[in-house]
Amino acid sequence: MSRKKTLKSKGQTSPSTTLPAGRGKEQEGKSRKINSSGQALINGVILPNRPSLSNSSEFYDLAFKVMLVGDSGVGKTCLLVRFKDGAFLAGSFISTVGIDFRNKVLNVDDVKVKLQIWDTAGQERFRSVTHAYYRDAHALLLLYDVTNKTSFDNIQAWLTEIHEYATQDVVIMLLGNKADATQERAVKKEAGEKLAKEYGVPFMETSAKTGLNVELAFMAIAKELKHRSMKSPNHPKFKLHDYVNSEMKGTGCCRS
Ligand SMILES: Nc1nc2c(ncn2[C@@H]2O[C@H](COP(=O)(O)OP(=O)(O)OP(=O)(O)O)[C@@H](O)[C@H]2O)c(=O)[nH]1
Repeated sequence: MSRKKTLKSKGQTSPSTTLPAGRGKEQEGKSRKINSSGQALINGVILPNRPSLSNSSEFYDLAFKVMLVGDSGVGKTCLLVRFKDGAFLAGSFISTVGIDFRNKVLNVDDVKVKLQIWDTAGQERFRSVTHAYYRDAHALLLLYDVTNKTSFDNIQAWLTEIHEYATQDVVIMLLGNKADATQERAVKKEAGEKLAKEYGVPFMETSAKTGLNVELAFMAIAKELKHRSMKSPNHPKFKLHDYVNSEMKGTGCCRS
C-alpha cells in the first residue's frame, strides 16, 4: 500500500487568495527605476501596481499562480520537486491528497517573477477540491505520461474541465512527462505534438527524472505571464510557441 503525500504545507491559502507582488529592498539592476509617481519601472515599462509584500523573505515584482494537472501518477509532484529542489523522487509512488503548493522566484529579463505552483491530486475523488482552485490560476501545466496511453487519452477530458472551471485567458501548456523511459514508451512524441496543435497549446516532452525541459517549461510560462502583464509598445510581442520551439531539447526517440 502506498503512503499518501501530505498536503499540510506552511502558508497554504484558500482558493480565492490573490497573489500580492513584493517590491522593495532588492532593487537590483540598473534598468530598475522608480518614477515621480512612485511606480517601479523596468526598462521603461511600468510594473503593475500591486501591494508590497511585508512578510516574505523573497522579493519579487510579479506573482502568478500556476497549477499542475493531469492523471494520477503522470509525475506532477516529481516535476515540481525537480524544478524547486533539483531532485528526483524515485522509489514508491505516493499519491497526492488534495492540493499543495511551492513557490519559486525566477529572474525573467531583469524582472523577478514569483510562481506559486499548485500540485493537484490526479485521483478522481479529489476532483471537486481542485476545481475550486482553477479560477485563480494564471497558467496550467497539463501533464500526461508518455508510458501511459490512458493518461494521454484523458487529456481531452482534462481540457474540457479546464475550459469549464478556469478563466478564458489562462495559459495552458501540454507536457508529455517521463520522456526518459524509452523502453516503456506508449505515446509517440508526434502524437503529443498533434494533439497540442489541435488545441492550439504549446507542447514539450519532459522528464522529472533527468530534468529534461523542466526549467524550460516553467520559464516559458513565466515569460508569457510577465509579457502579458507588462505590455509595452516598445517591446516586440512575446510568442510562447516560438520561444518553446526554439528552446526545446528533443528526446531523440519516439518509438511506441
Ligand atoms: N521514469 C520516470 N518516472 C517518473 C517521472 N516522473 C515521475 N515518475 C515516477 O512516477 C510516479 C508518480 O509520480 P508523481 O509525481 O507522484 O505523480 P503525480 O502526478 O503527482 O500523482 P498524483 O499525486 O497521484 O496525482 C513515481 O513513482 C515517480 O517516481 C519521470 O520523469 N520519469
